[in-house]
Amino acid sequence: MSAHHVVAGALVRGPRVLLGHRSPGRRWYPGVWDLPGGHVEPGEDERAALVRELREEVGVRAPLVDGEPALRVADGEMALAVYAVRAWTGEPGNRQHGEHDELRWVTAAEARGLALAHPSYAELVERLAGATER
Ligand SMILES: Nc1nc2c([nH]c(=O)n2[C@H]2C[C@H](O)[C@@H](COP(=O)(O)OP(=O)(O)OP(=O)(O)O)O2)c(=O)[nH]1
Repeated sequence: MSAHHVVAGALVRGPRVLLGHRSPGRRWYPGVWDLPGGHVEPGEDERAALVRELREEVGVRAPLVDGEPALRVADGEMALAVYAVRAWTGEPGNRQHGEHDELRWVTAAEARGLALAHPSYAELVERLAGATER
């Protein structure tokens, strides 16, 4: 079990995915663009944690996401799972300004120009949303 079990969601809308800019005051990775998400609590199901984080951070209700993660990253002490989210209710908006100071819908090309929390996120946006860019 990793010390940090983290889950994040890639909300896909047409050719874009929703990224958040981590607020400058944050202890870890301030100022980079990440995906809404956070730590899985002890005993909590990974997908249930994702649904909770999406509600808390961006105010959407996602049906229990199923299927395999679109991306898993094991990085030292951290294990991160990213799920594609293509259906939700409510309009995504920034509900926790301490976490993100900006939310932005980005294409793969736009993601490539940003400081990302993980280098593979540009490829992830391309894979999940890029097909409709053409
Ligand atoms: N939320 C999130 N965290 C990420 C991503 N990529 C990545 O390396 N991380 C890392 C940064 C943090 O060290 C760790 C936990 O995320 P976090 O900073 O959002 O969690 P947190 O403890 O502030 O808050 P909580 O939401 O778990 O309560 O995961 C990502 O795309 N989204």
